Amino acid sequence: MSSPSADPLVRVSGLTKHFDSSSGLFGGYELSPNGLNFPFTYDPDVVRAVDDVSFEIQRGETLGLVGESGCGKSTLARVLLQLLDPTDGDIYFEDENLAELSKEALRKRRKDIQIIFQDPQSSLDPRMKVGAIIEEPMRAHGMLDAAGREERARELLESVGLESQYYDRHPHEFSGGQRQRINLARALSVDPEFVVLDEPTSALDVSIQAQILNTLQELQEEFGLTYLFISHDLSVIRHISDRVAVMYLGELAEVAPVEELFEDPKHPYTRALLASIPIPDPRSRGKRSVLEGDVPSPINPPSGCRFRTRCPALIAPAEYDLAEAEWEDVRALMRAVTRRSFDADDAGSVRSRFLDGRLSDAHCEDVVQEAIEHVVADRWERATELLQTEFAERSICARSDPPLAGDSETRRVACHLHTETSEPETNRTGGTM
Ligand SMILES: Nc1ncnc2c1ncn2[C@@H]1O[C@H](COP(=O)(O)OP(=O)(O)OP(=O)(O)O)[C@@H](O)[C@H]1O
Repeated sequence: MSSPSADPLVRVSGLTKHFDSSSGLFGGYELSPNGLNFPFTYDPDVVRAVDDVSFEIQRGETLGLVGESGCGKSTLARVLLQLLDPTDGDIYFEDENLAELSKEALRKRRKDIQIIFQDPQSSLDPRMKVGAIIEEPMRAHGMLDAAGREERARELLESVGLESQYYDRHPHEFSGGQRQRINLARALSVDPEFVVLDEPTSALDVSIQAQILNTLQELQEEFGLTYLFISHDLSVIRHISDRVAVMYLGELAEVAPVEELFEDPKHPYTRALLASIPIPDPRSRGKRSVLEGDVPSPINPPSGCRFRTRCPALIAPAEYDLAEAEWEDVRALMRAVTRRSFDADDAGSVRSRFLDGRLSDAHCEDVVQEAIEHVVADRWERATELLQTEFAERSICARSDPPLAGDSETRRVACHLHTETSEPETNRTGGTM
């Protein structure tokens, strides 16, 4: 791991990418309105894949980008690489705004920015020999003559941990890990400054993953590379990153130096992610959900803080006078009603299950009692709507989007628990999970 200098190579400002939801790839999300994500504040036809994201990557550092599937990591990478046009925002590379470059200048710049994808097979043409694959970007950029390209390709094969005589072989003769090494040699052939690694080890066996990560670190030292390392795997992110950006539903939730993030996570989403690091189990190979509840649709993201519908630390509405323990009980009731996770036989048993006596705030007490009556009468949706309207939607978390803010560029968090606001919040409970 290299020590970063305060010298940004990449600077992203207000980067936004929205898709028209009819454009094809959208799928797998709950589109129908439910109590968890109303009121809808956005045009329902727009997938807000990346929304107003700003960060810097220092020369020589590895910034890890982590978040659950579908949170916008790959879209962000593709926009950074100019494979997709941003809807809004700017990308500066060495202080040059990429959007303002001429076509020819951008073409030249492209060689400085390379990407490695998850599937090592997809970018290797099975009909081509390894040498030709590695030389292809050099040819496209008019680098060296044929003999020079061959010499460089053979050297690069050794740099990435392969043998120079593999030059004459075909990709199918190699394992997944070796193919990813060929991809690395190919990306490095044009001497890039910045490499985006999009889940580069996710398709590989755990033992191979560690070897590739070590090679990536050696290559970073040798070639002075800057990395954006994208992964949903927190242990990989911890191993490789200098700093980490945590993404949730198109936005950055937290940015911090790696050990600060793992030792002292500030955002409730980061805390939940860290709490759910799975213990490695070779028998379970499928994707597992890391947090309770579903990620809301990026078509209709929740108002305010996008994590608030799953947040265990939702802030109490300022107008209610509830003790911290009372608000915790209300939140637990609200979550359980929304998920219908209990049997509601009679009002008394529901009350004693969730509440420790009557609530001290008379209005809150009336609301909770009415919600319990709805639940007992099997009107779960009405109970959910009532609790959401009277509690969740009145929270500052629902009414205002917390900015990514902090003491320094390196340590920032987007959460009202950590933000000074102009609005008086008399009841900021829920700081712990
Ligand atoms: N071309 C597209 N058209 C419409 N929606 C898209 C398109 N590409 C991505 N999306 C949507 O944008 C959101 C972000 O997707 P993205 O692939 O960037 O997430 P991710 O964090 O990389 O997920 P994963 O780890 O599963 O690859 C998702 O809701 C996805 O369905």
